[in-house]
Amino acid sequence: MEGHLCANLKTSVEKPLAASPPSCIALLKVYRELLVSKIRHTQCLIDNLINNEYFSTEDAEIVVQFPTQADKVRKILDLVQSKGEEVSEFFIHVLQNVTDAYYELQPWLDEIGYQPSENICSKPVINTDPVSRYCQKLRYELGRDSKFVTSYAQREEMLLEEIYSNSIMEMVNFTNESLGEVCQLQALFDDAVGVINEDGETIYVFGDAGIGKSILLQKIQSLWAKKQLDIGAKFFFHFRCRMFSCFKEDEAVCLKDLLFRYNCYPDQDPTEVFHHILQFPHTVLFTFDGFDEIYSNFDLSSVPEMCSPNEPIHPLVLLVSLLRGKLLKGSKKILTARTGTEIQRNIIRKKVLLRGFSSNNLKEYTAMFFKDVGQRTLILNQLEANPNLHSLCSVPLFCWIIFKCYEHFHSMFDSHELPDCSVTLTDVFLLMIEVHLSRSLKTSLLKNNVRSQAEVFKSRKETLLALGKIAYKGMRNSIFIFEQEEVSSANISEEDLQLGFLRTVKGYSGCDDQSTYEFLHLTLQSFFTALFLVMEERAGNKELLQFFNECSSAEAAQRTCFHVPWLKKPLTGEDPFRNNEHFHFTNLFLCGLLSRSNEKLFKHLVLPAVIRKKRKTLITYLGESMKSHLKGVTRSRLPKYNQVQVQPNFVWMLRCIYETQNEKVGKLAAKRMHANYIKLTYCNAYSADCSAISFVMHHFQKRLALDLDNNNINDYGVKQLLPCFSKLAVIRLSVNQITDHGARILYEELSKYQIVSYLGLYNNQITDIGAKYVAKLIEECSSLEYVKIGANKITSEGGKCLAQAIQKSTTMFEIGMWGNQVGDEGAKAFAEALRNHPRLTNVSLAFNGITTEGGKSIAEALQHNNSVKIFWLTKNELDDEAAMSFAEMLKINKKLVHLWLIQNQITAKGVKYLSEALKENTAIKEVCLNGNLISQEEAKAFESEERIVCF
Ligand SMILES: Nc1ncnc2c1ncn2[C@@H]1O[C@H](COP(=O)(O)OP(=O)(O)OP(=O)(O)O)[C@@H](O)[C@H]1O
Repeated sequence: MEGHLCANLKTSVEKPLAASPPSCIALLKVYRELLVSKIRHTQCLIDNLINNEYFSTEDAEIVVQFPTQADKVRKILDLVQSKGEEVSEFFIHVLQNVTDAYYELQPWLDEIGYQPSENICSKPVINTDPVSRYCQKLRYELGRDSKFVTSYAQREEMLLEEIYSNSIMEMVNFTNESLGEVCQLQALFDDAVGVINEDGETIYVFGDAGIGKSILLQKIQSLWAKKQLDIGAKFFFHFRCRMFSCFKEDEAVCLKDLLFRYNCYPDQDPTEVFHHILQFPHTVLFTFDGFDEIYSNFDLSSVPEMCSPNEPIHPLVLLVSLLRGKLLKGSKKILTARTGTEIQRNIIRKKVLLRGFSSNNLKEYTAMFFKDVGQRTLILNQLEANPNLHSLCSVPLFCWIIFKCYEHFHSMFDSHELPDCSVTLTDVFLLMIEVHLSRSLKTSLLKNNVRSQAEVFKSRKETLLALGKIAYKGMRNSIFIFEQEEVSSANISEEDLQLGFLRTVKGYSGCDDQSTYEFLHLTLQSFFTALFLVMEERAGNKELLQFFNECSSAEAAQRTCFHVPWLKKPLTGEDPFRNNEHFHFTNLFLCGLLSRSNEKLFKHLVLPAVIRKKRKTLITYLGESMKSHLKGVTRSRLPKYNQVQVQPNFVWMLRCIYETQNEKVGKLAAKRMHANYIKLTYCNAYSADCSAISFVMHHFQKRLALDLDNNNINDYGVKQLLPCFSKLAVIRLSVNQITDHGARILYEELSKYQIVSYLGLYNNQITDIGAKYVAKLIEECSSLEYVKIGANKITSEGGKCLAQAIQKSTTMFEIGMWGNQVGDEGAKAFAEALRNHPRLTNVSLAFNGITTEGGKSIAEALQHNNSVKIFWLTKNELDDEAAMSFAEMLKINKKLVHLWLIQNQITAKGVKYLSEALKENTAIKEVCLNGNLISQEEAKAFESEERIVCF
């Protein structure tokens, strides 16, 4: 049509006006039908024409009398043309400037090459288009909604801007291997990094409870609202996934209503706004928070995969269709869920893992939280002295609770310390409850500033029971949102609500006049559930253990059936969205509340005999379940070790054991392992879990190997391992978050006991400072044989220290340095260490920025070495000259078995030296040269020498 009309223009208008551009009146005439069909909005045009006094109010009234949009446009065109060239020009100028409304005409405007005159440019154009207005409203409302951190209860809202701190955020691949840290939120949307599936559209952010997934979305929302997120998103729709559980099975909603009713409603012309969204899906950003919180019996397999944007259907189908890109294809989507939630791979574009606060993040957060420098120093000192608390602080939610408690005790009792009994997560939650309760108490009850937790709890026993009851009922039925009626019928009064454990949420059920509530955080609902099970005397064994059973049955179900909850058909009656972390938390708190150390607290709340009985039941159950869990684990026999590889769920078992603080249970667990090599790799263990690990491991009598590779452990975690260092012969902490401070702790502890033979620190955050501690350990610890410290941040300085230490060591067998930056200086120091070394057998200096200069030193030193058998120099910058030195060395050295020179800059000339040298060396089995500057053709010359591997 446009092309056709353009052709018309060329024949009818262009010729006579070849020297000057066509008149605007002429353009409006020629393109009349195009304009009539593409202009959907007349109001904005009228507003602008009136505003510039081109139209009178009568003109406007005439236009609005016409019933159809097309007729309105025709009338405007008639009027505009009749008013002359200037008005016609201004009319086109408005079309060009209000792009949101007249986007369909933009190609036409480009085609006619419309350039407004200076006079017209000076005329103001206002945008009264419904789409633009809606965008403004969205920005305003989303900005307002994201301003405060909502979990700070009703009374104590804090500005997001004043409390949000960066945390560790990593792009990972499908197997959760790191693809690098995300330093700026904008990078989440940048296709240059981290895309693991081109066809997927969803950025999947995952992490543990309280790690900051929701607040991250809030931050993104806030940046978008302030126009500080430049990703081309005009629309932003935020959904909390738990709302999808609120819809009945037979409920149906169309996409338009889902977007507008549950976010922000357009004041004008919703149909047009929706039409725009459908036309430009790539301008829409969705955030879906907490996929793990959907609980529904809705059978997704009963609906077709395709669904129309206009057809009413169950909201869950809309959600899934959006995520799959079946609806609004091309829109940007961020989905969050807790670690372990199964998400169908093909919807995922990027995977982002939240790991909580690093030590520096924690410092930043502390500075934001405690504006007073003195108070800040006090809390940091206290955390330093209490590693249990410190390691809990790597989870932002727990950190916030701890800080809030500290703040309270500081203000109430002028105490500079948290009560020293705070060791476990249960203790921390108990403190939080105490803080909330005591805020509402008359000061007389606080007995002249003498703190009594028991008394505070006693005074609000009924409130605690009522909250516990509603939490428990919800937990049993997977309900996290409570209607006003349920709250009232549980005898929760207005005063109880003021305590801040429950907060109001926007009504999801459509009846906005009624308040709906949820617990401040899901973990708090878990806590109250456990508290109820302890306080309710009628709760028998079955009730007490029901959530343990839920966890074990879900585990069994997961193994056998649905790994992809919303694609594979679940077992009849199974909830396809099931996630059981909140049950795990309930069990953990149950163990903590029933621990002996809390006996005093509960003395006034429950009959002591009842508590004792419950404790006995729980401990017996833990013992039994440990036995059955350990039956199913993978065991292997290694030289000197019996290895057991536990499942990630075993970490929950350890956490529960720790929470009991019962040494007998810890000892029993150690005994039941029947192993001395404990492999806890890929278990998603975080620093605070090291307390639990130590709690069990310190019961081992003899030397122990502990493999904690690929977890989320930082320096505080290392500190938590203090009780077991005296037993550790093997300690593997590769692919974690350890920095120089952690390296220092390892040096101080391991050098005390002199039994460690293997230290694994590959892929951490260690710099030259930490390398010096590791070097000291190598030097001072005569048992040490293996050190893996590759993929850290070690340069020549650290490299030299390590090399010098190795030179002095007579026990070191292997040093792994892959992926540091020791360069030639470091290489030379290693060369010195190798000269006449009595024992060092495996050496990797791969990917260390070593050039020929460093390579030559190594080759020369190896002429005087009788111990090294395998040497990796892969991915460096060695050329033919270096190859020549290695060739010379191979004529003399008769011990080296494998030489890896993969991915260097050696040409056929260098290979020739090496192959010649091999004629005089029968010891070497392989010189690997793949990825050097050798062609297939050239490689043929060395075919007869099988030990030279070029491809
Ligand atoms: N980056 C951060 N900066 C400051 N505070 C944070 C940060 N991350 C989390 N918090 C604190 O922790 C609380 C819990 O965080 P959030 O609700 O985002 O966790 P979550 O990962 O969504 O948890 P869940 O999976 O249990 O819903 C927040 O309300 C806030 O107080």
